[in-house]
Amino acid sequence: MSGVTLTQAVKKYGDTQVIHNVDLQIDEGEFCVFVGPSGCGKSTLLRMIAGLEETSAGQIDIGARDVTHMDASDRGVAMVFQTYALYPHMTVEENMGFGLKMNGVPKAEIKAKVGEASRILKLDDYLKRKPKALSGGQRQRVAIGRAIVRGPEVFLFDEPLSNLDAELRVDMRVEIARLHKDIGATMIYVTHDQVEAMTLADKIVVLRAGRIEQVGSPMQLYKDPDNRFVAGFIGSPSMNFLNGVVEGGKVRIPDLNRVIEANVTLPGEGKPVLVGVRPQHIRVSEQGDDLTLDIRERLGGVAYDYLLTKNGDKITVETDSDEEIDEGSTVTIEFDLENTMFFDGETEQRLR
Ligand SMILES: Nc1ncnc2c1ncn2[C@@H]1O[C@H](COP(=O)(O)OP(=O)(O)OP(=O)(O)O)[C@@H](O)[C@H]1O
Repeated sequence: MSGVTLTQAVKKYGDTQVIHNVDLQIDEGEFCVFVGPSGCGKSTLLRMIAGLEETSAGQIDIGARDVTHMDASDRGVAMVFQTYALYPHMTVEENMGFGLKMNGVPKAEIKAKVGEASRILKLDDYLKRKPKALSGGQRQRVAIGRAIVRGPEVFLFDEPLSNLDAELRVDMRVEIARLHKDIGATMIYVTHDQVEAMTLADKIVVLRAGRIEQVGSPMQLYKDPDNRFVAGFIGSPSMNFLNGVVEGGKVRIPDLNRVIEANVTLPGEGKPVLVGVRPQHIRVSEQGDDLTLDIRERLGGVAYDYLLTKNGDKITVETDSDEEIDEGSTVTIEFDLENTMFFDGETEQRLR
């Protein structure tokens, strides 16, 4: 088992640079998740570690080995893809053991390894079936099994759950968390689903346009984001951002017709700031008419109120389902300074 270290890793396609000097340390046994919007370079970075994409500059180490220019098959990694790519004419057992068979591993050893993977993944009842007789979730378990039997130092997952329906995704997410707990291997996992990132990761790497925005544990990123991008990306529903402007050492929020205190170092008079508040830290109040309660969604235990400012900007508020204010009412919001974050309106960096 080994950790993974990226040092100034760069990827270019011709003149287009898609990964910009990434430095990253993934510790041995860690579950590391790459998240970010479509096109930010998550898959490219994973494929560079796997050896499926050449690294244009910089270095990749797995454990103590520099693998930057090594073939994928020599790196000691196993990758699980979004599409399972199982051989249709082979049984589950044959699919899982095929890589070992090609490498000339003795039959008895293959059987033992497949048996162990099948036990971990609860596939014992399916070993003699062909892939077409399996559900999507079972097929993905076979694909994971195929990775396990190879005994890799590092598991790489590229959006492995995105072809599954919502309910199955939750089940498989729990399975993958359990697998990590059971075998304790280093795992790197790409997703654009921030709930998957929050629930699975020891360490989240937030990427944007080929650069790392922030690295930290899920709760570090949630509680202490460095910039507006991370603050808006981590947490569901997303943080609200109200436009503000510095006025006499405080922040004026035109949409709420209100000036609030700020316990941070603000930019100069007249400069823009963004006031960030999470949906669960806002209360809707009927003592004002700055906003309109547009729609309420009741999910059972919680409800979401979608408010509109006079400019048509949306503010999301988490409430309990018993709240009785009518849709269409004019309202305002209250929130506490201790649950408010401030961001520079120009650089979007967090103000502290
Ligand atoms: N062969 C290629 N030639 C040129 N550009 C490419 C090539 N492959 C990928 N890119 C670009 O590299 C960037 C990163 O792509 P990548 O697939 O890693 O993103 P991603 O974050 O995994 O996105 P998604 O979530 O949509 O899969 C994108 O802007 C993409 O257009």
